[in-house]
Amino acid sequence: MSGRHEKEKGVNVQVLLRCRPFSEDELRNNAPQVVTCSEYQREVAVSQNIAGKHIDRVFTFDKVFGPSAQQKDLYEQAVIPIVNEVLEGFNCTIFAYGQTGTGKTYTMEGECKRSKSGPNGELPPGAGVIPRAVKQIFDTLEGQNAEYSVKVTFLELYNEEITDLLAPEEISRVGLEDKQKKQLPLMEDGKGGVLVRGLEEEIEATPEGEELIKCGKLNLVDLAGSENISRSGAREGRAREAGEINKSLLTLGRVINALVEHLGHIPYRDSKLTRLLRDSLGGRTKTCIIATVSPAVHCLEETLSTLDYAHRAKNIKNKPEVNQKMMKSTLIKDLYGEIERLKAGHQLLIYTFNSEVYAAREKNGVYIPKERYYQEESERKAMADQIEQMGVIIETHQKHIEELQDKHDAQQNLNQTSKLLASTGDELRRCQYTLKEKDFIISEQKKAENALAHQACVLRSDLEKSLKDNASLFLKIAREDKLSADNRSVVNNFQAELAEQLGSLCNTGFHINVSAK
Ligand SMILES: Nc1ncnc2c1ncn2[C@@H]1O[C@H](COP(=O)(O)OP(=O)(O)OP(=O)(O)O)[C@@H](O)[C@H]1O
Repeated sequence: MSGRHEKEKGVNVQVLLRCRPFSEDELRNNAPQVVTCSEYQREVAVSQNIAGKHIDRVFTFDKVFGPSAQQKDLYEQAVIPIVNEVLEGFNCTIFAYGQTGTGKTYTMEGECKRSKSGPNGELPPGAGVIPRAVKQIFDTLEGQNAEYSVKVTFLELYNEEITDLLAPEEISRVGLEDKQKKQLPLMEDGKGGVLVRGLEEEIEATPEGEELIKCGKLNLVDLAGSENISRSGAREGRAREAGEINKSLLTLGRVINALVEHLGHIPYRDSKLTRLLRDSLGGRTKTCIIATVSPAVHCLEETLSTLDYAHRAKNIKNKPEVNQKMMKSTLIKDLYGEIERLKAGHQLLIYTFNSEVYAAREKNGVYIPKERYYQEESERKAMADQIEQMGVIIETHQKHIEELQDKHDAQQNLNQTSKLLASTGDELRRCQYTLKEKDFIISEQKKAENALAHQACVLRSDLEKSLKDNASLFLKIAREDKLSADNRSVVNNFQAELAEQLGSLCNTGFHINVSAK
């Protein structure tokens, strides 16, 4: 597909299917196999007899990896091209989707921790998509000898709470002791994207280089077990109250359905996961879903549900665009602006915690005069209250913005629908006119048909009459033939009789002649 065509029409989300091998438990229990993969034909077949009912279904995907496929195979065939596109300046997302225990983490992270890397920094065979992608990115950037900067963020989204997995340990520990992890809010970035405010970023940067900057982003997502969807769906009412619902996966399913069915409203805003993945589902990001399944019979129901879900997701269209190249000076200006904004927002917080953090680090404590201590304490409390209030205000504003955004979306939908209605009205009028024209043509044709039918009737009766005449002519001919045959036999008889009589007459004459001499 040409670049322009791709941009206008959009490209489908790429969906890969990976079936893991039997686990040791399954092998020990001789678990029957219900899934067979045909990598060459890109097909996955599921067949099983249950209580006399035969299940036999075949699904086709963009790529299929059977139980014997190695991490390297999947990476080389499916992920290398995606990472190359990130390096070209596209935003790409790869996410693993499937039932618990089917190999999402194995595929995304792999088994790196337990194995050692090779002598030349090669990754162990068990390494999954994430370490391989990181290696490819650095190897390529270093090979290009260009100036580059790589930012890494690592977050966990669980039950609608975002936690920073790169946050320094002290913070995590404090959070855990308090039975409360540090939660991070989601913010709109003002450019149609979403960002997680306050997320730690690991940056590496190299010295000065060219003026133009190319940016690409790679999101690597390991989702929770997909069986949560059906569970939460089945018991939605109670589950929501009990706080068990996995809102993210449920909303992801709804977003996929809405995109596939081209519904006007896509419920991205209903969960943090779909807000984070908004651009990857129907947006400007190139997306690849790796659906994982087990080959064993006891997972059949979930396997079918994963296959249906993934197969449906194949129809989502994204419109990938290369991120605009930026002048380095513009980028730096943007970053300074961002820093100033962050500083303004967090100034109070930084000031308040400064002395505490210092004391905690030194472990010896610090000397503060009593009055100053009380004064600072009350100021701290006041500031903490103020921060809390600001948090509430921000939250209210954010809700308000979300409501406005929803209203705006609804208004846009309404406008689109009105436009559609107007163009449908025009179309209807055009159709009605065409219909009238066709009616006229049909009535004229009917008239001509009637005249033809009448003529055909006349011709038919003429033909029938001619046939009758012909038949009587044939009878006449037959009679004449018979008559001439009869005549011919009379003549023949007469000839024979005449000949006989002449014969006898001759004999008699001769005798007379002789005696006369
Ligand atoms: N393709 C594979 N080849 C070999 N072993 C695999 C493969 N896929 C998964 N496994 C093994 O299966 C087990 C479960 O895999 P994994 O933990 O990755 O599942 P998961 O889908 O991430 O589950 P959860 O949703 O609970 O996180 C692991 O022991 C893993 O090593």
